[in-house]
Amino acid sequence: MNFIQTRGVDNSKPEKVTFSEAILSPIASFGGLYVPENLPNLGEAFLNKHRNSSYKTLAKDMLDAFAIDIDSAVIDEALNLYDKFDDASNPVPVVKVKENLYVSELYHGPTRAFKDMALQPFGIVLSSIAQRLNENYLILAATSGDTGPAALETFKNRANVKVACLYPDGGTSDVQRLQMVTEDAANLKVIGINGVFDDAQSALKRLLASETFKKALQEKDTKLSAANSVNFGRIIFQIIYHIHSYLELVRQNAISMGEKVYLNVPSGNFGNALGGYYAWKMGLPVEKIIISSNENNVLTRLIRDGKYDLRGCEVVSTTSPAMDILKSSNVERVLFDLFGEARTKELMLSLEEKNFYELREDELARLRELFDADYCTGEEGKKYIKETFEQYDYLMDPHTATCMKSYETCSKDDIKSIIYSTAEWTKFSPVIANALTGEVDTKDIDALQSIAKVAKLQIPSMINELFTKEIAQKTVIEKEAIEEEILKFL
Ligand SMILES: N[C@@H](CCOP(=O)(O)O)C(=O)O
Repeated sequence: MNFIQTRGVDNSKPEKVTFSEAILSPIASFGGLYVPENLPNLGEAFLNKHRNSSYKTLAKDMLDAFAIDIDSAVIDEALNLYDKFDDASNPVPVVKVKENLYVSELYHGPTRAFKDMALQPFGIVLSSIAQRLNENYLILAATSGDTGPAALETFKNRANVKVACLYPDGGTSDVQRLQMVTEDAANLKVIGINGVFDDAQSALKRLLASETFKKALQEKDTKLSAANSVNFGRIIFQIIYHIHSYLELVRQNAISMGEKVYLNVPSGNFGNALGGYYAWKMGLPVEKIIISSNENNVLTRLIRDGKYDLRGCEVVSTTSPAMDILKSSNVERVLFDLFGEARTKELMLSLEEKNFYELREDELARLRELFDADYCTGEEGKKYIKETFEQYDYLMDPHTATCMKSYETCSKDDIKSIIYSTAEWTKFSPVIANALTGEVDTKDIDALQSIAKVAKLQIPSMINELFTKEIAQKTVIEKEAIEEEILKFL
């Protein structure tokens, strides 16, 4: 399958590229993104075929349907990484919370967040292409807390690859920060910036599009790619778990095959929701995709009013910091799919130049045919964490908790909901301890212990170990110095 470009073609790139070309160089013409030329239509026959398949069998068949130019043995090696998740036979448990509400737990991998679902296999795929081509790659990652640890984990000590990971200093949870700054492999560089996630992501996009930067890298015999969801190599693995979660509901006799469900997705950069959108386009029976946000509710406003409006808008720090994002990368891929390249280019340029775009009434109606949205404040989120734990004995993190509000406001009772749980409770323990016991200003290690006691849970060893590991990555810089700092590392 070939990949085409969301903003049309500016002749600096070929009109269509292969999957490996799209993942090695993820920014397309005019600063756009790559998208599949056609999506495979899997339909109910595919769902029936995989009614009782393991996650890996389903994943292999879905990837085969994309006909990507990656060796089958590499794909197998990549998918085998799911064997290291908590339960090798089911890396993504789907848990019933109450009658019509199910949680798809995407956080059972090494860094305890959903990013492992895609970044674990993506690490193998990208580094094996780099080795095959005998090329060296610098992989940029911008993170608000989950992508960074998962990117560092997947690429650490891999041949032909170095990673520069940018995070907002003070803008992540303490566990997320420790997961990054305690990484000491020689091919990894973690850079804290004085700024917010959007600054880190803007720098990443600017560098990916900069010929000067690429030239400077060339002098160091290095090419440039990215680990974020701008890279379609991430998205392809984020489609699979939506299909798996649906099939889990069928296997649990919660729904019959063909019955529609809500996919309720905590959203920041929109990669997770886009995976659901593509799964729907490929034939998954979906009633609506519900986009859940925190106080940085730019996506709620887009889906309700058709306006992407960042004028006078500053990112606010919330209890769900991984979603403290205003410029959400993957909305662009949905715009392209619904309205085509010319309109996408127009809208995205308007956002870049005026911090604003507005959909026409007919366009908004099309968007709302499949999407709905709501946002949840930190206080509301804590109330949902407490209630869900006390009433249903189910513990959720603050990002997952944002879905509880939209579950109440956007879904009908007679249709089952799948909420996607993006992170384990261990990554945000002070907020959860506060929600459950009222304790305030608790250090992460103390909060972890008090939650473990109240909820009778074990703290996983990879989280416990963080508190005694040496801090190996101490760089914190102004955002203007990012390029220089990265070049120093190479
Ligand atoms: N919420 C993310 C931000 C980056 O998102 P990505 O899906 O584009 O990698 C994070 O936690 O880092």
